[in-house]
Amino acid sequence: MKYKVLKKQNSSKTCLVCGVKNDLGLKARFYQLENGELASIFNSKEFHQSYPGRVHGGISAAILDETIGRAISVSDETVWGVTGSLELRYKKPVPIDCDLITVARVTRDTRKLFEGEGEIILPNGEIAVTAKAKYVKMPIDQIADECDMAEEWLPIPDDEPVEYIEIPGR
Ligand SMILES: CCCCC/C=C\C/C=C\C/C=C\C/C=C\CCCC(=O)SCCNC(=O)CCNC(=O)[C@H](O)C(C)(C)COP(=O)(O)OP(=O)(O)OC[C@H]1O[C@@H](n2cnc3c(N)ncnc32)[C@H](O)[C@@H]1OP(=O)(O)O
Repeated sequence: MKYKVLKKQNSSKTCLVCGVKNDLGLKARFYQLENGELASIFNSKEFHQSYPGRVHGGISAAILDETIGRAISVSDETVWGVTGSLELRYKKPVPIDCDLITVARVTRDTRKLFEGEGEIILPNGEIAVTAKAKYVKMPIDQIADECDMAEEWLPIPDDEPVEYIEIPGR
């Protein structure tokens, strides 16, 4: 099924998952969808692998962590959090050299915490990895003090903006 993109989220300068200047990172992009979910897209490279041809489980954990952690911004972009816990289930190998879609949503939101879930979906629609995570809310200046938001948190326009995202298997 195809979903309309309502908003592309900012990216950071150096983050392992979204950093635009981190050449060893995933360079993932994040898109808020019409159904309230957040989707991320990244291309898995050979240097993300564990066993030959297979994305490292820690990389899958990283993309799920950030996609679930950012899903809170769909409803309130002033909320930031740090990961308290992350539980994963690796169901299928995740291939390298592949455009991978991760989709996430918030399942619980309280004054102090939020929880969410997400999955990495393979191009053939199979769900490769699922995750559930819990975040403790914290003001951004407590998470990253002495950090210049204007330098670290950037809108990244595309030459060809993504208007729709097809989620395989739906
Ligand atoms: C300035 C520009 C910046 C630009 C951004 C740049 C880059 C970022 C890129 C993207 C950002 C966007 C979104 C990203 C979202 C996620 C991505 C990854 C995030 C991370 O990669 S982040 C690194 C890993 N992460 C940590 O570095 C945390 C280290 N740790 C701590 O900082 C403390 O440990 C803390 C604060 C977690 C708890 O502190 P504490 O213990 O004092 O908290 P407290 O007692 O007040 O508990 C309050 C309530 O949280 C519950 N609770 C506590 N701990 C829990 C746990 N571990 N699991 C589950 N629940 C927990 C309690 O049970 C209680 O709940 P209740 O009240 O219901 O009992």
